[in-house]
Amino acid sequence: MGRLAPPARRFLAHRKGVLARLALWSLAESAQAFLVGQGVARSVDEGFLAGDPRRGLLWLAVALVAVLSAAPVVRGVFAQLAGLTEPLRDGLVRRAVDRSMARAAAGGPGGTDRAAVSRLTNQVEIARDSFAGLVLTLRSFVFTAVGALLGLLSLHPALLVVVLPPLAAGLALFLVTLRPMAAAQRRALAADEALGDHAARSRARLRDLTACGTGPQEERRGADLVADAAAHARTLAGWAAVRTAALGIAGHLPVLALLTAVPWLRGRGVSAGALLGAFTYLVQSLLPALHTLMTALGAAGARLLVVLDRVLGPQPEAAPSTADPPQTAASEADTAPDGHRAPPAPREAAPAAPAVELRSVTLSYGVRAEPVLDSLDLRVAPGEHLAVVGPSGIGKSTLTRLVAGTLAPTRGDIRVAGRAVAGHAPAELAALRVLVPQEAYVFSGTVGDNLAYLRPDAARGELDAAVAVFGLGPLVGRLGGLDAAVRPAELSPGERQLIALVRAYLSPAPLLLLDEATCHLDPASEARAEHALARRPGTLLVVAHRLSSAVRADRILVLDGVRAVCGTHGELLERSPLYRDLTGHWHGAPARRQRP
Ligand SMILES: Nc1ncnc2c1ncn2[C@@H]1O[C@H](COP(=O)(O)OP(=O)(O)OP(=O)(O)O)[C@@H](O)[C@H]1O
Repeated sequence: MGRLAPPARRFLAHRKGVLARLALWSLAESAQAFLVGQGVARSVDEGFLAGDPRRGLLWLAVALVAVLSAAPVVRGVFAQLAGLTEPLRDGLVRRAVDRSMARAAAGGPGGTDRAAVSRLTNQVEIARDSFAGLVLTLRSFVFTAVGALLGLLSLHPALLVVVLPPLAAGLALFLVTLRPMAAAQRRALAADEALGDHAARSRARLRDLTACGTGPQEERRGADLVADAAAHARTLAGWAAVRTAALGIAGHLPVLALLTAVPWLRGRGVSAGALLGAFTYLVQSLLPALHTLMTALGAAGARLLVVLDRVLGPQPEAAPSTADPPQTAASEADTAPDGHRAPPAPREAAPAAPAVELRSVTLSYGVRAEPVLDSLDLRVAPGEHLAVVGPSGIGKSTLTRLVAGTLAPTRGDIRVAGRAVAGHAPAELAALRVLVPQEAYVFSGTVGDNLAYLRPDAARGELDAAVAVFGLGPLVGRLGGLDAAVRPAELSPGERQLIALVRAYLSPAPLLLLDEATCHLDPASEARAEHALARRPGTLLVVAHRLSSAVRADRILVLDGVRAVCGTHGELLERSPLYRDLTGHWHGAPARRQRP
């Protein structure tokens, strides 16, 4: 509100001529309001009750002319109104275009400002219509009220004593509700937008949600947003009820007070004509103007404030999303030994916090089911490369989903970069980690879109470098380059996995979780991909399906039923019979993917 006052003053200061002409037309409205009551009062007192019906009819004719003159007065007002509303609209459009251009020039996320379309069309129109409605009603109320109150005063001052207190009380109550109601309206609008935004983003990410199993979480988040929007709508409805009460007090109590006070007024010498004139002022002029004012100020006024705040206020932050995670700048230190620039250094929450920390984590899929993981403790240091191995069905994927935050533990605490993963929105989780599942997905779009999906602002050079690091050049060449369209069905499972791995490599998330994400690659491609991912700044947790993949890691976690052992390859060969069994099995396994 305070932010809008200076531009509003400047806007009005430049339009003094229009304001003066509007005031003149409005004075005619005052005169009209004044004459209606006077005509009725005098027709009774000086005409019909005084035995002079002709004079009575004459005064009634005056009142009638005053009522009929409303049409040309309103026409004159509307003609002047355009002098205020159209410049307002032009100014808002100019402002919205300037800001959108500035945002595009600055290379904002996604390159285009989709909200600008809404600001240009819908919101500016709302602002213009609300402003027009407000000027009309506010001005009409002020001038009509002045005319009617002067009329009451001229009929008898005692009339004001009866009418003014309920009128002022209702008006005061109404004014008190304005500020909280505007705030409630703003919060309700924001909650609505958050819900709409969530729905749109969920729709766009259906594939991700299905691939990563985050559907239930997304659903819970949606339910929270619905509850939030409903709560704000209820608050708004509460204020609307208070406003209705204010309208009742100001709109109906004066009539009631006048009726009740008739004996008292008669005792003070108020004539029957003056009483009828007073009722005419209330019913014909004052109360309709008041009703319109309250309705308009309460709805259009709050809407206008919110919309103006959006168009003129500070540039809104781009909403975070999975495809739009926080970005960090690349530095010289990110250049890999092979000369390729590694993706930007991921953001770590705190240098001392472990990259992954599990404290007594237990997970059972059913209430009476045996736990898949039982009181598991694990700490993975920032930058560490951990392999997870174990027999099929032992809980390796379950572990990655728990760390990714797409599955909630039955008991225990899971932290990534020092932050508890429970209860975070998908967009927040996406900024912390990337989970690459076994079945990589590629969407219909260009090759470049697929690679840069988790980092839309990746420069072309960075995409080329990543393609080279993963040996994806021949595939990209075959598909027709980064700008060529991909038909996912025409790619082999291995090619799809390579695309998903480059996508994860480019992501700025500090933690990569690979759940057998290289199972369709040949050993050489897998080694190349894992080397690239391990060189990338950040932490790597790989569910390994080959001995070579496990040996490449700094440490290996062996899941064995509800027990788990962690150590280096050499340590585990000594300590873990299961690990020895697995390595023996892997040694004898063919090159293509086998279950460990
Ligand atoms: N959504 C689920 N509902 C119920 N049980 C599940 C669910 N997901 C996994 N399980 C069960 O939990 C156990 C661990 O499964 P998980 O997929 O984590 O094992 P894994 O070690 O990754 O297996 P694999 O190597 O075969 O992929 C298995 O018995 C599996 O059947």
